[in-house]
Amino acid sequence: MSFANYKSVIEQGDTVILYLSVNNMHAIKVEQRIKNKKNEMVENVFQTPYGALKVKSLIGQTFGSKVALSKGWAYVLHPTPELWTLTLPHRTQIIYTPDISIILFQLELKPGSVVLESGTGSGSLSHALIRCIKPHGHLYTFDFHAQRVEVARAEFEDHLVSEYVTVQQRDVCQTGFGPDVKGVADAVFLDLPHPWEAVPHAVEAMKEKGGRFVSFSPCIEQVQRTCEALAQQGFIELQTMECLQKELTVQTRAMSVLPLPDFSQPQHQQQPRGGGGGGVAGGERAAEGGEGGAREQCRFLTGVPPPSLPGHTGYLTAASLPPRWARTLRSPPQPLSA
Ligand SMILES: C[S@@+](CC[C@H](N)C(=O)[O-])C[C@H]1O[C@@H](n2cnc3c(N)ncnc32)[C@H](O)[C@@H]1O
Repeated sequence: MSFANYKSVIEQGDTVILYLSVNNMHAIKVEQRIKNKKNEMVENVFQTPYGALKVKSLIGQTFGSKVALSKGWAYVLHPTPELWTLTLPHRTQIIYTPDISIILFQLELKPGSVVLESGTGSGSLSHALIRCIKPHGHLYTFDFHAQRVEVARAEFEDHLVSEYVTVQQRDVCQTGFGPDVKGVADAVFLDLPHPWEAVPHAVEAMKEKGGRFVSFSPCIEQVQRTCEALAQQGFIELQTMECLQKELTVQTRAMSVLPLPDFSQPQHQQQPRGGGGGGVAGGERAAEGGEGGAREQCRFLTGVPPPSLPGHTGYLTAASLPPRWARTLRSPPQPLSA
């Protein structure tokens, strides 16, 4: 099993997604025996609210098939970056698929792109970046936390994508992205507490022809400082956006409306239409007497947005670095005034 290519039949060593419901999925490594807390090798049995799964029973099953649990059943799915984001072991805060989709689009990635990322964190975004740029592109991902680097590297090997990614332990704010990646990047992505400190290093890492930059920050003050640094370094087309997911619930709503005048009649003969019974597109009408003329009760099926939109994850700031020759012609911009 590889996150880069699909296959049909589950084998020993694969990572699979056990799907119990849309809100209950688990990533499982298909190993017949695992170590218990006492460090003894025991049979690998995965417990779910619908009973136990003997993990070895997955070997030979087809991805997408229904598998038996001791008190129910589940589906066993091929992993994808989206499913991995929902099931991965968290070492840090992670970026989720709605933001990831904007990041990939704004970085203008395609197969063959070279992209730099920092920090690696839990590798949620990294898996999506790899799928985008493979088979001829490369992801260089940096984190200053040694253990996170080690775990991410092991996961990339496990998921058979390590040929597309280089993981390095490095403080990119203090020491930049390093000599190996000078002038190689088509795109740079930052998910750091102080992204503005890494902006000059991003310029060094980008190709002579320039490239795209995106930074993810939860606070607007971080965005302000990053935008100042981007402007000072010659970036253009700065744009900050927020991805808010809006779920519409489908409901039948009732509304009391004054009937529309009948415009087919000359003005002095116009009567409000009423009296009920006339159907409207997608709804029903019934007449209602009362002061100010007959009103109509109109029932219609509609998508209702939530009253408020919680779920701020972060701001995404995107910018373009022009080619080097164009940058030298520009006079340095003034810093943004407070
Ligand atoms: C929020 S996490 C990134 C999560 C990641 N985008 C994901 O989707 O899984 C931020 C990471 O940046 C790393 N970090 C913070 N400052 C850094 C720096 N100056 N250089 C390199 N890594 C840094 C942290 O160790 C942490 O792992």
